[in-house]
Amino acid sequence: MSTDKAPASAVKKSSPAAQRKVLVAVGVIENSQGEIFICRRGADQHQANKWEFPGGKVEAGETVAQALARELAEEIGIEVHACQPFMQIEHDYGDKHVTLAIRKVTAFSGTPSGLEGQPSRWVSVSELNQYDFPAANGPIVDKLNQAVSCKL
Ligand SMILES: Nc1nc2c([nH]c(=O)n2[C@H]2C[C@H](O)[C@@H](COP(=O)(O)OP(=O)(O)OP(=O)(O)O)O2)c(=O)[nH]1
Ligand SMILES: [Mg+2]
Repeated sequence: MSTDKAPASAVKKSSPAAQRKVLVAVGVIENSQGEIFICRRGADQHQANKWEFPGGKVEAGETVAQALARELAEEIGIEVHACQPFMQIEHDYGDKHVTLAIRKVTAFSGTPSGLEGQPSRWVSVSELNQYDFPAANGPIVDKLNQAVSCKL
């Protein structure tokens, strides 16, 4: 879908400012019990050892949905069949400016697990606050909690 296409400015690698900027496809994956799948970042990665919603950088020429499907296949071994926009977050870490394009994964096959050796687990939405996520993730956790508190 053309509206889902990565803006060229977010993936262009020409200037130092552009090199610092990354567009990231992030997946919020929910199971039938309403739990969310999270992973722990590696010690050698940016935002080392923080917990995250799985995903990764959008490569040139990819849509966010394509990048999400590729990253979730590589990192946790699931096949994404459908996703929908959840929210978008801009955050500047100083060394890196990230645009998180967050998608709710609404249909998938396979059983997620940390294929790159990363710790991973299903957690209830109310438990997410106990995990150390990157600073950019605060609004994601808040929005998930708001959605749960609206359920009757
Ligand atoms: N995947 C993911 N990345 C996040 C989250 N929150 C957050 O600030 N980030 C940041 C950390 C990184 O700077 C960037 C994602 O990069 P990444 O390391 O996952 O990218 P990638 O999977 O393509 O990995 P690589 O090619 O660099 O090895 O976005 C999140 O919840 N999930
Ligand atoms: Mg990643």
